[in-house]
Amino acid sequence: MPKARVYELAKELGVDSKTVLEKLKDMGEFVKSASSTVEAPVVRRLKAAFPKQDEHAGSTDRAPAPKPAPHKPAARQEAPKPAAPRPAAPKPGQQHHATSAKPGPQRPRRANGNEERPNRSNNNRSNNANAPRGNAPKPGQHHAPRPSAPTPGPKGGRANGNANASGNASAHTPRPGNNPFNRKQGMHVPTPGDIPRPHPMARPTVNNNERRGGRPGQRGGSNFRGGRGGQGAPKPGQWGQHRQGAGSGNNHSGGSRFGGNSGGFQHNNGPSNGPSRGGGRGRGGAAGAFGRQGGKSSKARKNRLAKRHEYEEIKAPVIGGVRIPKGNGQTIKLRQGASLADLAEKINVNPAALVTVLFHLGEMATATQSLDEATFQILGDEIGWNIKIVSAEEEDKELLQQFDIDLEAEELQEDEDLKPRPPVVTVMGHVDHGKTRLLDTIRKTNVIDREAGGITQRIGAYQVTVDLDGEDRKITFLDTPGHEAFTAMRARGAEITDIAIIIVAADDGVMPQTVEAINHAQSAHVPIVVAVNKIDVEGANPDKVRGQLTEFGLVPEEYGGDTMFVDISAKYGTNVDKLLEAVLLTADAELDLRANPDMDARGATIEARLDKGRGAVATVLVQSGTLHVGDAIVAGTSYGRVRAMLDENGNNMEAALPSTPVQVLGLTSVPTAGDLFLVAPDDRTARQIAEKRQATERAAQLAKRRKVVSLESLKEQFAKAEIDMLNIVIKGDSSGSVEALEDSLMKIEVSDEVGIQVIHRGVGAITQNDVNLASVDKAVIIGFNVRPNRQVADLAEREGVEIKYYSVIYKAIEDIEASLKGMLKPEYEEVTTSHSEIREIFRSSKFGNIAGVMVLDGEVKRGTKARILRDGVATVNDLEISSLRRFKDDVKSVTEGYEAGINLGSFNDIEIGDIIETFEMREIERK
Ligand SMILES: Nc1nc2c(ncn2[C@@H]2O[C@H](COP(=O)(O)OP(=O)(O)OP(=O)(O)O)[C@@H](O)[C@H]2O)c(=O)[nH]1
Repeated sequence: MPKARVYELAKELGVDSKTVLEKLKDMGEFVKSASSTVEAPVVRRLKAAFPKQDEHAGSTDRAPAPKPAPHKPAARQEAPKPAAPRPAAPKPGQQHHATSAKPGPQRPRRANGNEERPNRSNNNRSNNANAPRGNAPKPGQHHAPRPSAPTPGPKGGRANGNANASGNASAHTPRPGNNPFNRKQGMHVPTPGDIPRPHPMARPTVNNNERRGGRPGQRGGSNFRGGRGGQGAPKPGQWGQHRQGAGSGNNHSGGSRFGGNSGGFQHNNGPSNGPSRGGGRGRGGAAGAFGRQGGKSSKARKNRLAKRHEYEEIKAPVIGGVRIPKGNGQTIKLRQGASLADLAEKINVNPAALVTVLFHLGEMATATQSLDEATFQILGDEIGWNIKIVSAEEEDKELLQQFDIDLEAEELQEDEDLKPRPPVVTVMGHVDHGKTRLLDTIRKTNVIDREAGGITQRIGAYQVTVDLDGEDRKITFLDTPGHEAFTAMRARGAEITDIAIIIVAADDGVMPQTVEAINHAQSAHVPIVVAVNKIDVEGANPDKVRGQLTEFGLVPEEYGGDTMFVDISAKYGTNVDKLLEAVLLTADAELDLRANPDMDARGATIEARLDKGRGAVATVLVQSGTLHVGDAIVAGTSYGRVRAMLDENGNNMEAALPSTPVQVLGLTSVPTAGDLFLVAPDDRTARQIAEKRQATERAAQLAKRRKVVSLESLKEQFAKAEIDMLNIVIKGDSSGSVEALEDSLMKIEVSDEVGIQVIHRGVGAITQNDVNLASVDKAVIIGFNVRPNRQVADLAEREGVEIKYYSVIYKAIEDIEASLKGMLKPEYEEVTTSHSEIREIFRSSKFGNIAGVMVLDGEVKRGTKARILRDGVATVNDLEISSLRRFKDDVKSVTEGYEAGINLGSFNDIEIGDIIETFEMREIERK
């Protein structure tokens, strides 16, 4: 099958290549240019993402097949097998095949072109995990022959690709006509077998099917399919018959055939397999697909299929007016930001049906809207699936596994590879108890001792050397004191602190933040050393501190506990050396601080900022392995190559061992503090990991932004729509300033009617993306010590996006607060402008009643609002002075003391003695 090229697809979809490339990027696919080729499964997903064209696409898409029109028949034809009563049978077989192919030792991934990467990765995965694949057989299925999946030869698999169609799968011969990826066409037809079909691309499927992958080299699609087919087989409720057929066909072909010939064969004829059955049949079927001579008359088969389909439809429960095949409680994993369309694809139902069901459950969402886990769970309960949203960490682990990086496996290092590493220490404690002073003292002492004359710079962490029993030992200090930083790091998954120094001022004792700090350290299971500070101050009472801390489980050694307390004066450096010793002793006693320095470095980002001259500068802490200049690294969504490394004294380093903090130059963007970093095998892998993460992050952000509106809360939501939101994009020169600014902005409270929403924040110059985002979401961009370049500034002007620049946080806050006030809807108050007494009533056939009045006070103006007061009671309120006359002349206004003729439009119910009160609504200034 020729692979489609991006520009061809674009043409087909009626959009330009750029749009397609962007879409592909969003889908996590790496496609270089418009002339790059795209794998079939990706094509399918892409088309799904451009709904309109779908139909056509389907047909054009190498589908000589029967076209959409007669869906069902088409489907049937393609997938004759399924017809077989035992749908289960065939599938499994196929799956195996697929499997078999996979096991292949080779790293398919490498072999393939880029575009295929995703598939590949999956495949890979699958490779690694043949076994798992076995699991694949989801719920309903019978996977029979699993084991048989003989074909080992990966190559074979790959080689065959489609060619081999013949395999057992023959039935589903992968010929283009039967293209399984065309599922659009036959989609409506329910098929028993394939419920949990894995996403054609790499996506993981139900129950860890992730493993299932296709093989890299080969048509990813087919492979999958196969897998899928296998799985879902037996499920009755299922829709989409073709699926089955198709998938299997392909699969096999690729997988089994060559690779393990014997195996492959076996399959085919082989008794063992379901496939076998499928095989025989299948063959016929395949043939049928080409010519029509299959086994039984295709008419009969069609009939059966149609009946079965009908039966399944009838059997499927009706929810909210649509029939949805029920799951059996199987688990489906969706990634964060997934939509109903993603779920629909996995369980093989029409997304529109899911929209209806959800609506029936009281939630409104479009098919492509990202939903949160709770919504999916409610929906899953209703339709019989256990839907799990994969956490960001899990997802990231899976992502890394696609690139052959298994962090969990790395943790299980051989004992002999592990070498001691210095402890990493964080200083925490109450405000003003001396955290900063202590860190400064320790650093200075060390600099004076070891690097006389050296200029230290704050890079977020530093190392000191301590002489313990004649041995030089190092300690790494994180230079951002306070438990906020500690927790922020932990929140991002960076558990980097080995020991916490809790500092308590002896003249102040235990304070609220001391307790918080202790709690944080204890909940992270980090051993504590207590520094009782300011012992030089008069009134200092270190014993009191000891007593207080016993309440928190920190019992001093001298009282028989196991916590080391050291009385210090950070100001004068008293006993600071003892404190350092205590840290080392505690580490030795309680921790096994060892790491393997002979591997690719892994660690966490401690601080990062944009430097005008040097670009992104990140301080990272190596936790295991050794970081070298020239390494390709990824930190969160940033990647690059280590161009240079500097220590806290500005010295160049070539290599950084475990527990060493080091400033890294060479990242292409600024990571966020707490982002884990790792060394990738090569630049390309680093970039791809980062790009995949970016795509995931975008999806997650979108998910957050688009909240589902539930029917119950609809009214509330509408009401809320009256709340004006000031959308803000914050860009700053360091992650610290961006966070600080965001925090401060979020604290601004002007009124219940207006609010602030930070829709994007980041470190670095203001980019085109920022402007685009701001333009779509009508946001204001705040540049904190950063500016856009000319083009971006021009774009902002063209798009009418306001960019405000600040270098002082409070200025930004003042301005935003003022803008918020400006956003408040104007408040009005009623101001009475005049009273006129009706003294006479003139009746005019043309104008109705005209009141002859005397203006008692104020000024009557034409066009103003009026009401009638009768005996002091307002009878009618919403009148208007429609005409005003002085004698015969129309006038604009008449003032107090004059007579006038007033006509109140169609209102004629006036009496002599009534008072006409006029009033205006005036805007009140907000304070
Ligand atoms: N006399 C005396 N003063 C100290 C000592 N340690 C710190 N100080 C003083 O206490 C004040 C607060 O110290 P910092 O180091 O800023 O305290 P901190 O805990 O970092 O405070 P925050 O950063 O606000 O949380 C400063 O004026 C220090 O000079 C000490 O051992 N003795």
